[in-house]
Amino acid sequence: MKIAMIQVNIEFGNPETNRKKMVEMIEKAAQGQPDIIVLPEMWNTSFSLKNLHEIADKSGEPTKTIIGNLAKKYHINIVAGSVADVHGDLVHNRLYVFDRDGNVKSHYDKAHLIQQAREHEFLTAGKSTEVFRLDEVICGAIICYDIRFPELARTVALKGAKVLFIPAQWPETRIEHWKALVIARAIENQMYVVAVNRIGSEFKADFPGKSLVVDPWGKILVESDDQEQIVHVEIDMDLVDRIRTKIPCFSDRNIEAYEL
Ligand SMILES: NC(=O)CCC(=O)C(=O)O
Repeated sequence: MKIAMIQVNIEFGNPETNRKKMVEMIEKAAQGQPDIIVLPEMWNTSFSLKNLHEIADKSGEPTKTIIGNLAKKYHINIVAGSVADVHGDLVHNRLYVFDRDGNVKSHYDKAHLIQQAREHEFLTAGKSTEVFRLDEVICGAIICYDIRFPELARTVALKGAKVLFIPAQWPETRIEHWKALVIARAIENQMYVVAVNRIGSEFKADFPGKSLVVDPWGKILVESDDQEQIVHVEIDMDLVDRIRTKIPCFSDRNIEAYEL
């Protein structure tokens, strides 16, 4: 399975510019003929929270049309990172997944909002996870801060996922956590983790990229630097079953011991 991660800067509160850029990057990534293209978190508006309701997508548009058409045109699955997306009165940090025919295969709303950054005042948290099949491989997705809550990735793994996608906007100041958490989620769930960060700066935060893919043994297969780029990597899906057989963590779980 060939994966292409799109690591870009995101312009604060400027969805038009961000969409143009993302279309260009997806067209470029498609030239490498990946099976799946993955985008970062909140790539349409970034965290322009105060006017999010006005500038966000409306019920998934225009993301559904623009990204769906690209998925269909290039016949590539796209895990479309996440976008600010209004549904009625509520704004979600929502991830859409498109299949090779351009259909929305799944969506996921970020479940953990950073209260310290007042995300919960402007966004509504999701309440569930979904797994989805891309070319017959069961996959799941969580978003950025969600990675700090191991229960969520474990839930996705218990639903059968072998690949976990994590679009993010993770700052330089905590980049050690990013790398350690991505590796930890991969090892403990014996799954591939595909983690896509942004670059650039916003207010006082710098975003260093460092997008990475970690295999189910915890080995880093690829790690980017802090430049705009498309990161290509190929993953061997058989490795998940080999590792789950070698160290059968899932069948050795002792659920009684986890009760509070
Ligand atoms: N956008 C995010 O969720 C950032 C998460 C983060 O910076 C952290 O958990 O630390």
